[in-house]
Amino acid sequence: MEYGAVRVLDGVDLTVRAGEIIALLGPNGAGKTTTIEILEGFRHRSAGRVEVLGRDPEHVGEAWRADLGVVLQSWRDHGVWRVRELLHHIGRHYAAYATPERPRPVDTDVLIDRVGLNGNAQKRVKQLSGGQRRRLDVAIGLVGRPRLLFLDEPSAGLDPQARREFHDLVHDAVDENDTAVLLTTHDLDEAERLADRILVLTGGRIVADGSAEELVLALGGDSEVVWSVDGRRNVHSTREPARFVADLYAEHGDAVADLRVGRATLEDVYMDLVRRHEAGDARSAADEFERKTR
Ligand SMILES: Nc1ncnc2c1ncn2[C@@H]1O[C@H](COP(=O)(O)OP(=O)(O)OP(=O)(O)O)[C@@H](O)[C@H]1O
Repeated sequence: MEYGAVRVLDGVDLTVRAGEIIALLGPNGAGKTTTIEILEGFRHRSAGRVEVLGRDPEHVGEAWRADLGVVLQSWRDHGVWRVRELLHHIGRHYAAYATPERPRPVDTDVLIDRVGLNGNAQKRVKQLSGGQRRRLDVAIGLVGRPRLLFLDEPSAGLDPQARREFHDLVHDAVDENDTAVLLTTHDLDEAERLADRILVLTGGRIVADGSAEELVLALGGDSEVVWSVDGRRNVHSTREPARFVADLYAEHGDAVADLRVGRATLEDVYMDLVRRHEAGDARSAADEFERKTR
């Protein structure tokens, strides 16, 4: 993908399966929104092959679009509509695409309840707080019971409780409808909790692809084991902390005290990948990841 002479995406290669939750991470300007917009059919790509639900998003019709749920980063339309009225109105559009396996739309009141907008159903959209607005956005994304849900920074502005409820909501949608979810986020904790797979986009390509656990294991380096015996503190770095600790206990038994095993976090791994990209070393980071996970 190029904007004028600037190449933003260069060799992004990704496959998403039904029922999978994928988090797309990357620094500001990495091309996450651009990627999502291309997949949604909202943006012409400069080159490359894209297939979404079996179709090229540049050549699709309303039936294809009805299978998609979309939560954009921000939009300001519909301010004068009331919450319930707007959801009901948007939902009606999906009725024509209902099937026995996929009844459409989701009942307006059920949805309002599930996104926690009960007390605000009669409010006008422009009267909602930022977080309430975001809940409405998520409801709009779900009202058509999508097969594929795109969420661009969905939980930005949500309070911790709403964020947790939102995670449950996404998991429920996936469990009930086998919905595939592609979300962007800057919240690594959210990515770790929510996603089956995390993709790190930087330097125009995906430099890491795996579960949080796999990323940390492949790129996180050694774990650090700290313990003391007879009041003497020890530190040891190891790839296999569980085995090391087992050996430690086999040797010292109850004399082992103050044991702590520290491991790189997803944030450490992510920051390291991005730092390497900024130092012009993204390709080596990606190659290292591929080598270690092959
Ligand atoms: N319509 C456009 N015309 C020209 N350049 C654009 C356009 N849209 C985005 N860009 C540029 O493309 C790059 C990728 O932008 P994009 O919005 O996809 O990034 P992002 O990863 O979603 O960022 P953020 O985390 O800040 O939301 C940025 O350098 C941006 O300035």
